[in-house]
Amino acid sequence: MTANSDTTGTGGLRLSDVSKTLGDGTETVTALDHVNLTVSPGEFVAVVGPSGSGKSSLLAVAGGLSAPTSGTVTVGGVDITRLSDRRRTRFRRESVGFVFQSGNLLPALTAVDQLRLPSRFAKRRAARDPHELLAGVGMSDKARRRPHELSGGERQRVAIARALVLGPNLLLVDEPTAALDRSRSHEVVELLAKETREFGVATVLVTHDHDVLGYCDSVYEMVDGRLAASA
Ligand SMILES: Nc1ncnc2c1ncn2[C@@H]1O[C@H](COP(=O)(O)OP(=O)(O)OP(=O)(O)O)[C@@H](O)[C@H]1O
Repeated sequence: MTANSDTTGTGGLRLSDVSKTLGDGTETVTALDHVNLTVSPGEFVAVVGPSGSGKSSLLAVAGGLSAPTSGTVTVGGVDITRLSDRRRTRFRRESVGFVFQSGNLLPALTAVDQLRLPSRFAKRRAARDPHELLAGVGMSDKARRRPHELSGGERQRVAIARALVLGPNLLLVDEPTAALDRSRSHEVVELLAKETREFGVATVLVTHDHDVLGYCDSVYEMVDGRLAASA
């Protein structure tokens, strides 16, 4: 099914008839089963579903971390399934931001230095000023702190800012509130919604936390590798 109407033209994310089979040939699992999904720039989409239903596989394929077995994935108008591995890696670094459960910050770096890292890796100037971004996520007074000097919610704020520093088309977020209490969870997802709209990024949030779905424009459910609009 087509998950929602496409108003993107060239921007955002589009998965067309995407399937992904995992395994070694003798025992295979269909992690994604003919998935269609369009997320427009500035749209905030949530994906829920039971453990093992294919949510992480969806993020991996959408972000070019793994190739689909069939179907196409378009990010910002570029069909990433047609790129060579090298070009896809480069494209991913520049156009896709990832935020994971634990934030994945480097222990030795201050908050502001975490935000300087992506442009060093991509050998490109940051699209957005690290200090301004930190201010936008409410962290300007803690820019010189290292991860162990920050709370879980603050670490996630830094991780979100880092994912946005190169000005990505697509933001992929995997269980960002798993380690947070209820009020911190709300703050982090509200922040994701704000950044998504303000900077016109297409955002996909995978979550088990039904409490925060009200911040999202639409909610989809994954069951056995199939994606459907949630009732
Ligand atoms: N490398 C792999 N080889 C074989 N099967 C795999 C591999 N990785 C994942 N799977 C299987 O693919 C299916 C989808 O897994 P996936 O991690 O995408 O689910 P998920 O919805 O993200 O689960 P969770 O909520 O527990 O993180 C599961 O049946 C899983 O066991």
